[in-house]
Amino acid sequence: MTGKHRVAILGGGSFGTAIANIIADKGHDVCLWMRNPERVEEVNQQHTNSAYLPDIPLHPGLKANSDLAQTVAGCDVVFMAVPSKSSRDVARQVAPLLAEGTMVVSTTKGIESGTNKLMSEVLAEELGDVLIGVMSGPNLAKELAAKEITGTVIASKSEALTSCIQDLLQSAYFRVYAGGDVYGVELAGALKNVYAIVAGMAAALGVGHNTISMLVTRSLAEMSRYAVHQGADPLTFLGLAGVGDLFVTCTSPLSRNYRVGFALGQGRDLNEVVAELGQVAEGVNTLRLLKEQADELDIYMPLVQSLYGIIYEGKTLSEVIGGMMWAEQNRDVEFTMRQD
Ligand SMILES: NC(=O)C1=CN([C@@H]2O[C@H](COP(=O)(O)OP(=O)(O)OC[C@H]3O[C@@H](n4cnc5c(N)ncnc54)[C@H](O)[C@@H]3O)[C@@H](O)[C@H]2O)C=CC1
Ligand SMILES: O=C(CO)COP(=O)(O)O
Repeated sequence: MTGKHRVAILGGGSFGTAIANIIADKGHDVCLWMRNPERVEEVNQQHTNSAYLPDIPLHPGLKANSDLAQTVAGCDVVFMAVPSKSSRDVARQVAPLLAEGTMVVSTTKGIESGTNKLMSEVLAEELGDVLIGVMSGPNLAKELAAKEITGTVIASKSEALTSCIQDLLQSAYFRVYAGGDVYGVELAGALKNVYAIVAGMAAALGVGHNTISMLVTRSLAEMSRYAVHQGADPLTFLGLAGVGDLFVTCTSPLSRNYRVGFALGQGRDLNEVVAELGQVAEGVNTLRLLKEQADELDIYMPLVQSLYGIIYEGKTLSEVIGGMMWAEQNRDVEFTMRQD
Protein backbone atom coordinates (compact mmCIF):
# COMPACT_ATOMS: atom_id res chain seq x y z
CA MET A 1 0.00 0.00 0.00
CA THR A 2 1.37 3.42 -1.00
CA GLY A 3 -0.27 5.60 1.68
CA LYS A 4 -3.58 5.21 3.42
CA HIS A 5 -6.65 6.89 1.93
CA ARG A 6 -10.02 7.71 3.39
CA VAL A 7 -12.60 6.73 0.80
CA ALA A 8 -16.37 7.18 0.56
CA ILE A 9 -18.57 5.16 -1.77
CA LEU A 10 -21.94 6.76 -2.49
CA GLY A 11 -24.47 4.03 -3.30
CA GLY A 12 -24.58 0.72 -1.47
CA GLY A 13 -25.95 -1.45 -4.29
CA SER A 14 -24.11 -4.20 -6.16
CA PHE A 15 -21.26 -2.20 -7.62
CA GLY A 16 -20.68 0.25 -4.77
CA THR A 17 -20.41 -2.65 -2.34
CA ALA A 18 -18.02 -4.59 -4.59
CA ILE A 19 -15.69 -1.58 -4.99
CA ALA A 20 -15.86 -0.69 -1.29
CA ASN A 21 -14.90 -4.24 -0.39
CA ILE A 22 -11.82 -4.22 -2.64
CA ILE A 23 -10.64 -0.98 -1.07
CA ALA A 24 -11.26 -2.23 2.48
CA ASP A 25 -9.34 -5.42 1.62
CA LYS A 26 -6.39 -3.23 0.71
CA GLY A 27 -6.35 -1.69 4.19
CA HIS A 28 -7.81 1.76 3.49
CA ASP A 29 -10.53 3.48 5.56
CA VAL A 30 -13.69 3.08 3.55
CA CYS A 31 -17.27 4.00 4.25
CA LEU A 32 -20.31 3.06 2.17
CA TRP A 33 -23.22 5.49 2.07
CA MET A 34 -26.53 3.62 2.06
CA ARG A 35 -29.95 5.13 2.61
CA ASN A 36 -31.49 2.07 4.25
CA PRO A 37 -30.57 1.88 8.00
CA GLU A 38 -31.24 -1.87 8.14
CA ARG A 39 -28.71 -2.49 5.38
CA VAL A 40 -26.22 -0.20 7.15
CA GLU A 41 -26.68 -2.32 10.26
CA GLU A 42 -26.21 -5.52 8.25
CA VAL A 43 -22.93 -4.32 6.69
CA ASN A 44 -21.59 -3.13 10.06
CA GLN A 45 -22.72 -6.11 12.16
CA GLN A 46 -22.94 -9.13 9.82
CA HIS A 47 -20.41 -7.93 7.21
CA THR A 48 -22.74 -8.84 4.35
CA ASN A 49 -25.02 -6.99 1.92
CA SER A 50 -27.39 -9.84 1.19
CA ALA A 51 -29.85 -7.84 -0.94
CA TYR A 52 -27.19 -7.13 -3.57
CA LEU A 53 -24.25 -9.49 -3.06
CA PRO A 54 -25.60 -12.62 -1.39
CA ASP A 55 -22.95 -15.15 -0.29
CA ILE A 56 -20.13 -12.59 -0.34
CA PRO A 57 -18.45 -12.06 3.05
CA LEU A 58 -17.41 -8.40 3.30
CA HIS A 59 -14.21 -7.18 4.92
CA PRO A 60 -14.90 -6.42 8.62
CA GLY A 61 -13.12 -3.06 8.20
CA LEU A 62 -15.75 -1.91 5.68
CA LYS A 63 -18.14 0.49 7.41
CA ALA A 64 -21.53 1.74 6.24
CA ASN A 65 -23.37 4.90 7.24
CA SER A 66 -26.71 6.47 6.27
CA ASP A 67 -25.47 9.98 7.11
CA LEU A 68 -23.87 11.54 4.05
CA ALA A 69 -21.86 14.22 5.93
CA GLN A 70 -20.36 11.62 8.28
CA THR A 71 -19.61 9.32 5.34
CA VAL A 72 -17.57 11.86 3.39
CA ALA A 73 -15.93 13.68 6.34
CA GLY A 74 -12.16 13.76 5.81
CA CYS A 75 -12.30 11.77 2.54
CA ASP A 76 -9.75 12.35 -0.19
CA VAL A 77 -11.47 9.98 -2.66
CA VAL A 78 -15.19 9.57 -3.38
CA PHE A 79 -16.75 6.98 -5.73
CA MET A 80 -20.21 7.61 -7.16
CA ALA A 81 -22.07 4.31 -7.55
CA VAL A 82 -25.72 5.30 -7.90
CA PRO A 83 -27.86 4.90 -11.05
CA SER A 84 -27.69 7.74 -13.60
CA LYS A 85 -31.16 8.98 -12.72
CA SER A 86 -29.93 9.76 -9.17
CA SER A 87 -26.43 11.07 -9.92
CA ARG A 88 -27.26 14.77 -10.12
CA ASP A 89 -29.37 14.65 -6.99
CA VAL A 90 -26.64 12.87 -5.01
CA ALA A 91 -23.97 15.22 -6.42
CA ARG A 92 -25.99 18.23 -5.26
CA GLN A 93 -26.29 16.78 -1.77
CA VAL A 94 -22.60 16.01 -1.46
CA ALA A 95 -21.22 19.16 -3.16
CA PRO A 96 -21.11 21.38 -0.04
CA LEU A 97 -19.49 18.57 1.95
CA LEU A 98 -16.41 17.99 -0.24
CA ALA A 99 -13.03 19.63 0.31
CA GLU A 100 -11.33 21.35 -2.64
CA GLY A 101 -9.25 18.87 -4.67
CA THR A 102 -11.20 15.77 -3.59
CA MET A 103 -10.94 13.02 -6.21
CA VAL A 104 -14.40 11.97 -7.41
CA VAL A 105 -14.81 8.89 -9.61
CA SER A 106 -18.02 8.01 -11.41
CA THR A 107 -18.73 4.31 -11.94
CA THR A 108 -22.20 4.94 -13.36
CA LYS A 109 -22.87 3.58 -16.86
CA GLY A 110 -25.73 5.73 -18.03
CA ILE A 111 -26.85 8.98 -19.66
CA GLU A 112 -28.93 11.68 -17.97
CA SER A 113 -32.48 12.03 -19.32
CA GLY A 114 -33.39 15.51 -20.50
CA THR A 115 -29.80 16.72 -20.93
CA ASN A 116 -28.15 13.70 -22.64
CA LYS A 117 -25.13 14.37 -20.44
CA LEU A 118 -22.70 11.79 -19.16
CA MET A 119 -22.05 11.59 -15.43
CA SER A 120 -18.64 13.29 -15.53
CA GLU A 121 -20.37 16.29 -17.11
CA VAL A 122 -23.08 16.22 -14.45
CA LEU A 123 -20.44 16.03 -11.70
CA ALA A 124 -18.42 18.87 -13.23
CA GLU A 125 -21.54 21.05 -13.18
CA GLU A 126 -22.51 20.20 -9.62
CA LEU A 127 -19.29 19.67 -7.67
CA GLY A 128 -17.11 22.73 -8.11
CA ASP A 129 -13.39 22.46 -7.48
CA VAL A 130 -12.77 18.71 -7.42
CA LEU A 131 -10.85 16.29 -9.67
CA ILE A 132 -13.11 14.05 -11.74
CA GLY A 133 -12.52 10.57 -13.20
CA VAL A 134 -14.61 7.78 -14.70
CA MET A 135 -14.13 4.06 -14.34
CA SER A 136 -15.44 1.44 -16.74
CA GLY A 137 -14.65 -2.07 -17.95
CA PRO A 138 -15.86 -5.69 -17.80
CA ASN A 139 -16.70 -5.51 -14.12
CA LEU A 140 -19.76 -7.57 -13.24
CA ALA A 141 -20.20 -6.79 -9.54
CA LYS A 142 -20.76 -10.39 -8.48
CA GLU A 143 -17.60 -11.64 -10.20
CA LEU A 144 -15.53 -8.74 -8.93
CA ALA A 145 -16.76 -9.38 -5.39
CA ALA A 146 -15.85 -13.06 -5.83
CA LYS A 147 -12.32 -11.98 -6.83
CA GLU A 148 -12.51 -13.36 -10.37
CA ILE A 149 -9.66 -11.86 -12.39
CA THR A 150 -10.55 -8.84 -14.51
CA GLY A 151 -9.41 -5.34 -15.43
CA THR A 152 -10.84 -1.86 -15.75
CA VAL A 153 -9.99 1.60 -17.09
CA ILE A 154 -9.73 4.75 -14.99
CA ALA A 155 -9.86 7.83 -17.20
CA SER A 156 -9.31 11.41 -16.14
CA LYS A 157 -7.67 14.61 -17.25
CA SER A 158 -5.76 14.42 -13.94
CA GLU A 159 -2.80 12.03 -13.82
CA ALA A 160 -2.72 12.46 -10.04
CA LEU A 161 -6.22 10.97 -9.98
CA THR A 162 -5.53 8.05 -12.34
CA SER A 163 -2.41 6.99 -10.45
CA CYS A 164 -4.14 7.34 -7.08
CA ILE A 165 -7.03 5.12 -8.24
CA GLN A 166 -4.61 2.59 -9.72
CA ASP A 167 -2.84 2.32 -6.35
CA LEU A 168 -6.14 2.16 -4.52
CA LEU A 169 -7.76 -0.65 -6.51
CA GLN A 170 -4.95 -2.62 -8.16
CA SER A 171 -4.74 -6.14 -6.76
CA ALA A 172 -3.89 -9.71 -7.77
CA TYR A 173 -7.33 -10.08 -9.39
CA PHE A 174 -8.07 -6.52 -10.53
CA ARG A 175 -5.79 -4.76 -13.02
CA VAL A 176 -6.42 -1.05 -13.41
CA TYR A 177 -5.36 0.69 -16.63
CA ALA A 178 -5.15 4.47 -16.91
CA GLY A 179 -6.55 6.39 -19.87
CA GLY A 180 -7.18 9.94 -21.01
CA ASP A 181 -10.32 9.50 -23.16
CA VAL A 182 -12.80 10.34 -20.42
CA TYR A 183 -15.66 10.82 -22.85
CA GLY A 184 -15.05 7.58 -24.78
CA VAL A 185 -14.59 5.40 -21.69
CA GLU A 186 -17.75 6.73 -20.10
CA LEU A 187 -19.82 6.62 -23.26
CA ALA A 188 -18.74 3.03 -24.00
CA GLY A 189 -20.00 1.94 -20.57
CA ALA A 190 -23.40 3.50 -21.22
CA LEU A 191 -23.83 2.31 -24.82
CA LYS A 192 -23.01 -1.37 -24.31
CA ASN A 193 -26.04 -1.80 -22.03
CA VAL A 194 -28.37 -1.34 -24.99
CA TYR A 195 -26.65 -4.06 -27.01
CA ALA A 196 -26.71 -6.40 -24.01
CA ILE A 197 -30.51 -6.19 -24.14
CA VAL A 198 -30.41 -7.19 -27.84
CA ALA A 199 -28.01 -10.07 -27.07
CA GLY A 200 -30.16 -11.31 -24.19
CA MET A 201 -33.15 -11.30 -26.47
CA ALA A 202 -31.28 -13.28 -29.12
CA ALA A 203 -30.14 -15.81 -26.48
CA ALA A 204 -33.75 -16.36 -25.41
CA LEU A 205 -34.56 -17.27 -29.01
CA GLY A 206 -31.78 -19.86 -28.97
CA VAL A 207 -29.82 -18.39 -31.89
CA GLY A 208 -26.50 -19.95 -32.93
CA HIS A 209 -23.00 -18.86 -31.99
CA ASN A 210 -22.45 -17.39 -35.45
CA THR A 211 -25.43 -15.13 -34.87
CA ILE A 212 -24.24 -14.02 -31.43
CA SER A 213 -20.82 -13.27 -32.86
CA MET A 214 -22.27 -11.20 -35.67
CA LEU A 215 -24.49 -9.35 -33.23
CA VAL A 216 -21.67 -8.45 -30.84
CA THR A 217 -19.38 -7.40 -33.70
CA ARG A 218 -21.99 -5.24 -35.38
CA SER A 219 -22.87 -3.78 -31.96
CA LEU A 220 -19.26 -2.71 -31.58
CA ALA A 221 -19.34 -1.15 -35.05
CA GLU A 222 -22.54 0.70 -34.24
CA MET A 223 -21.49 2.02 -30.84
CA SER A 224 -18.08 3.08 -32.19
CA ARG A 225 -19.72 4.88 -35.10
CA TYR A 226 -21.92 6.85 -32.72
CA ALA A 227 -19.09 7.58 -30.29
CA VAL A 228 -16.63 8.73 -32.95
CA HIS A 229 -19.30 10.99 -34.41
CA GLN A 230 -19.59 12.53 -30.92
CA GLY A 231 -15.83 13.00 -30.51
CA ALA A 232 -14.58 9.84 -28.75
CA ASP A 233 -11.32 8.08 -29.62
CA PRO A 234 -12.10 4.93 -31.69
CA LEU A 235 -9.24 3.05 -30.01
CA THR A 236 -11.07 3.26 -26.69
CA PHE A 237 -13.64 0.91 -28.21
CA LEU A 238 -10.99 -1.74 -28.82
CA GLY A 239 -10.04 -1.76 -25.14
CA LEU A 240 -11.52 -3.04 -21.89
CA ALA A 241 -14.07 -0.24 -21.59
CA GLY A 242 -15.24 -0.91 -25.16
CA VAL A 243 -15.19 -4.42 -26.55
CA GLY A 244 -14.23 -5.83 -23.12
CA ASP A 245 -17.37 -4.61 -21.41
CA LEU A 246 -19.55 -5.19 -24.48
CA PHE A 247 -18.47 -8.82 -24.68
CA VAL A 248 -19.16 -9.63 -21.02
CA THR A 249 -22.50 -7.85 -20.90
CA CYS A 250 -23.69 -9.44 -24.13
CA THR A 251 -22.82 -12.96 -22.98
CA SER A 252 -23.40 -13.17 -19.23
CA PRO A 253 -26.71 -13.80 -17.48
CA LEU A 254 -25.16 -11.93 -14.52
CA SER A 255 -25.75 -8.74 -16.51
CA ARG A 256 -29.07 -7.15 -15.58
CA ASN A 257 -29.42 -5.65 -19.08
CA TYR A 258 -28.88 -9.06 -20.67
CA ARG A 259 -31.49 -10.51 -18.30
CA VAL A 260 -34.00 -7.83 -19.30
CA GLY A 261 -33.38 -8.74 -22.95
CA PHE A 262 -33.70 -12.45 -22.23
CA ALA A 263 -37.05 -11.93 -20.52
CA LEU A 264 -38.28 -9.74 -23.41
CA GLY A 265 -37.20 -12.50 -25.80
CA GLN A 266 -39.42 -14.85 -23.83
CA GLY A 267 -42.32 -12.52 -24.58
CA ARG A 268 -42.55 -10.90 -21.16
CA ASP A 269 -43.64 -7.33 -20.46
CA LEU A 270 -40.86 -4.71 -20.05
CA ASN A 271 -42.33 -2.92 -17.03
CA GLU A 272 -42.96 -6.17 -15.21
CA VAL A 273 -39.41 -7.40 -15.92
CA VAL A 274 -37.78 -4.16 -14.77
CA ALA A 275 -39.86 -4.11 -11.57
CA GLU A 276 -38.97 -7.73 -10.82
CA LEU A 277 -35.24 -7.07 -11.31
CA GLY A 278 -35.10 -4.72 -8.29
CA GLN A 279 -31.76 -3.34 -9.54
CA VAL A 280 -30.92 -0.84 -12.23
CA ALA A 281 -30.74 -1.86 -15.92
CA GLU A 282 -29.48 1.39 -17.44
CA GLY A 283 -29.90 0.21 -21.05
CA VAL A 284 -33.67 0.66 -21.01
CA ASN A 285 -33.38 4.43 -20.52
CA THR A 286 -30.23 4.74 -22.66
CA LEU A 287 -32.07 3.11 -25.58
CA ARG A 288 -34.68 5.90 -25.63
CA LEU A 289 -32.05 8.63 -25.48
CA LEU A 290 -29.87 7.02 -28.14
CA LYS A 291 -32.75 6.55 -30.57
CA GLU A 292 -33.60 10.27 -30.21
CA GLN A 293 -29.95 11.23 -30.79
CA ALA A 294 -29.55 8.87 -33.76
CA ASP A 295 -32.63 10.43 -35.40
CA GLU A 296 -31.60 13.98 -34.61
CA LEU A 297 -27.98 13.60 -35.73
CA ASP A 298 -28.80 11.20 -38.59
CA ILE A 299 -26.44 8.47 -37.39
CA TYR A 300 -27.03 5.01 -38.84
CA MET A 301 -27.85 2.75 -35.85
CA PRO A 302 -29.92 -0.21 -37.10
CA LEU A 303 -29.68 -2.22 -33.87
CA VAL A 304 -30.86 0.71 -31.75
CA GLN A 305 -33.68 1.43 -34.20
CA SER A 306 -34.70 -2.22 -34.22
CA LEU A 307 -34.69 -2.67 -30.45
CA TYR A 308 -36.65 0.55 -30.09
CA GLY A 309 -39.14 -0.75 -32.67
CA ILE A 310 -39.61 -3.97 -30.71
CA ILE A 311 -39.89 -2.43 -27.26
CA TYR A 312 -41.81 0.75 -28.01
CA GLU A 313 -43.50 0.27 -31.39
CA GLY A 314 -44.75 -3.30 -31.17
CA LYS A 315 -42.60 -4.69 -33.99
CA THR A 316 -41.78 -8.38 -33.92
CA LEU A 317 -38.25 -9.68 -33.65
CA SER A 318 -38.42 -11.73 -36.85
CA GLU A 319 -39.76 -8.72 -38.78
CA VAL A 320 -36.83 -6.65 -37.54
CA ILE A 321 -34.18 -9.31 -38.22
CA GLY A 322 -35.55 -9.83 -41.75
CA GLY A 323 -35.42 -6.10 -42.40
CA MET A 324 -31.88 -5.78 -41.13
CA MET A 325 -30.50 -8.67 -43.16
CA TRP A 326 -32.12 -7.36 -46.31
CA ALA A 327 -30.92 -3.80 -45.77
CA GLU A 328 -27.34 -4.93 -45.43
CA GLN A 329 -27.49 -7.26 -48.43
CA ASN A 330 -25.08 -6.76 -51.32
CA ARG A 331 -23.85 -3.30 -50.48
CA ASP A 332 -22.01 -3.75 -47.21
CA VAL A 333 -18.30 -3.28 -47.00
CA GLU A 334 -17.18 -3.99 -43.48
CA PHE A 335 -15.71 -0.87 -41.98
CA THR A 336 -16.80 0.15 -38.54
CA MET A 337 -16.94 3.93 -38.94
CA ARG A 338 -19.01 3.95 -42.13
CA GLN A 339 -22.49 5.40 -41.99
CA ASP A 340 -24.01 2.33 -43.67
N1 LIG B 1 -23.56 -4.07 -11.01
C1 LIG B 1 -22.55 -4.09 -11.89
O1 LIG B 1 -22.06 -5.17 -12.27
C2 LIG B 1 -22.00 -2.80 -12.37
C3 LIG B 1 -22.73 -1.62 -12.34
N2 LIG B 1 -22.19 -0.46 -12.82
C4 LIG B 1 -22.96 0.76 -12.85
O2 LIG B 1 -23.03 1.30 -11.53
C5 LIG B 1 -24.25 2.03 -11.36
C6 LIG B 1 -24.93 1.50 -10.11
O3 LIG B 1 -25.21 0.13 -10.39
P1 LIG B 1 -25.47 -0.96 -9.30
O4 LIG B 1 -24.73 -0.73 -8.04
O5 LIG B 1 -25.25 -2.25 -9.97
O6 LIG B 1 -27.03 -0.72 -9.08
P2 LIG B 1 -27.96 -1.33 -7.97
O7 LIG B 1 -29.34 -1.19 -8.48
O8 LIG B 1 -27.45 -2.66 -7.55
O9 LIG B 1 -27.73 -0.33 -6.75
C7 LIG B 1 -27.94 1.05 -6.83
C8 LIG B 1 -27.86 1.62 -5.43
O10 LIG B 1 -28.00 3.04 -5.49
C9 LIG B 1 -28.90 3.44 -4.48
N3 LIG B 1 -29.55 4.69 -4.88
C10 LIG B 1 -30.37 4.91 -5.93
N4 LIG B 1 -30.78 6.18 -5.93
C11 LIG B 1 -30.20 6.78 -4.86
C12 LIG B 1 -30.26 8.08 -4.32
N5 LIG B 1 -30.99 9.05 -4.89
N6 LIG B 1 -29.56 8.33 -3.21
C13 LIG B 1 -28.84 7.36 -2.62
N7 LIG B 1 -28.72 6.10 -3.08
C14 LIG B 1 -29.41 5.82 -4.20
C15 LIG B 1 -29.88 2.29 -4.38
O11 LIG B 1 -30.57 2.33 -3.14
C16 LIG B 1 -28.96 1.10 -4.51
O12 LIG B 1 -28.40 0.77 -3.26
C17 LIG B 1 -25.07 1.80 -12.65
O13 LIG B 1 -24.94 2.93 -13.47
C18 LIG B 1 -24.41 0.59 -13.29
O14 LIG B 1 -24.51 0.62 -14.70
C19 LIG B 1 -20.92 -0.42 -13.26
C20 LIG B 1 -20.14 -1.55 -13.30
C21 LIG B 1 -20.66 -2.84 -12.94
O1 LIG C 1 -21.56 -3.02 -16.46
C1 LIG C 1 -21.62 -4.17 -16.08
C2 LIG C 1 -20.49 -5.10 -16.19
O2 LIG C 1 -19.33 -4.47 -16.62
C3 LIG C 1 -22.86 -4.67 -15.46
O3 LIG C 1 -23.84 -4.73 -16.42
P1 LIG C 1 -25.38 -4.73 -15.99
O4 LIG C 1 -25.69 -3.36 -15.49
O5 LIG C 1 -26.10 -5.12 -17.23
O6 LIG C 1 -25.51 -5.77 -14.90
